[in-house]
Amino acid sequence: MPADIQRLEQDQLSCWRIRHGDAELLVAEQGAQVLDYRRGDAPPIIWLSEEAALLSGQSVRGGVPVCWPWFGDLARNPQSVQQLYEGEAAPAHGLVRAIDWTMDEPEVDTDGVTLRLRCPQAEQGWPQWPQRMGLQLEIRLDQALHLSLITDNRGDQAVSFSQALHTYFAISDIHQVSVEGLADRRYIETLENWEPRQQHGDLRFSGETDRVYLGLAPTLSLMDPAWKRRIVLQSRGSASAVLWNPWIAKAQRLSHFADDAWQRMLCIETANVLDDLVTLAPGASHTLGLTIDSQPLR
Ligand SMILES: O=P(O)(O)OC[C@H]1O[C@H](O)[C@H](O)[C@@H](O)[C@@H]1O
Repeated sequence: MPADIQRLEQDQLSCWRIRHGDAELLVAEQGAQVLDYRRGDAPPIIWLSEEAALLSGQSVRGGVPVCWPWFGDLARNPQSVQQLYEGEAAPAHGLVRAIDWTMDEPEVDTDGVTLRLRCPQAEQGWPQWPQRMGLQLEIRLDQALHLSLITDNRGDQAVSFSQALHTYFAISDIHQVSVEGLADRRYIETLENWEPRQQHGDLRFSGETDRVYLGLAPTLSLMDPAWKRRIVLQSRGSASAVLWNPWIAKAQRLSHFADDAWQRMLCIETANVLDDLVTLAPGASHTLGLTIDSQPLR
């Protein structure tokens, strides 16, 4: 199947648009951030904010930001992750989502296209985070979208980190969707003092949601009956996920986010967080993988 590959500038960002079969993918080199993914005439699978600004040095609201080498607020991370940062105020979601990555020449084969983005800064380390790590995101587009965030420890001491593929999904209506695969799992309710809780049944949404689910099996499904589809998320190297919707009040405070956009998006963030953190011995490697497959609901 032929592929159409274009490099283009979108506002301040260098991007790649890949068309293969009925799929279309847009990736920014900055942050190795997937910005758009859609198939055929169906609504987008990945959500990009209508108010997104594609600016250098700023994470884009939507798509799939890469959070690394910590997720969220560093102060909420395990001690072994916190102690590696030697700076003052730590930026939310780590160090790589708004810096330049470099992209290798795309590889096309009969079934799809593979993109490889590398983060050169991670190989040198930062003054505040002086580890030497290989970090790359491999993106494979075929009948589905496959993301693999590969970290290898090139230094001479063990390194602990947390991370996430912070995927924003496009949905018909937050009141109508549900997430399967979380029933009976434990989660941390970050909105109630980070209390541990247990999920009963599938997850539905009726207010602000910001939860860290732990001890997960690899498959979650985002059920969207109004759009007659199920988005199946298959993770690799991950047993945790963050489920996030800002709802009404937080939506008004978020940057690059329309006041009513909370109704049209849901983040399911495939992660290694809290007790699911990664510790790599010198020379060791870890892959956090996610396959996103949209299937028709009959
Ligand atoms: O605004 P950002 O830094 O991109 O973070 C957006 C969101 O990311 C995660 O989902 C966190 O769990 C949320 O608490 C946070 O609001």
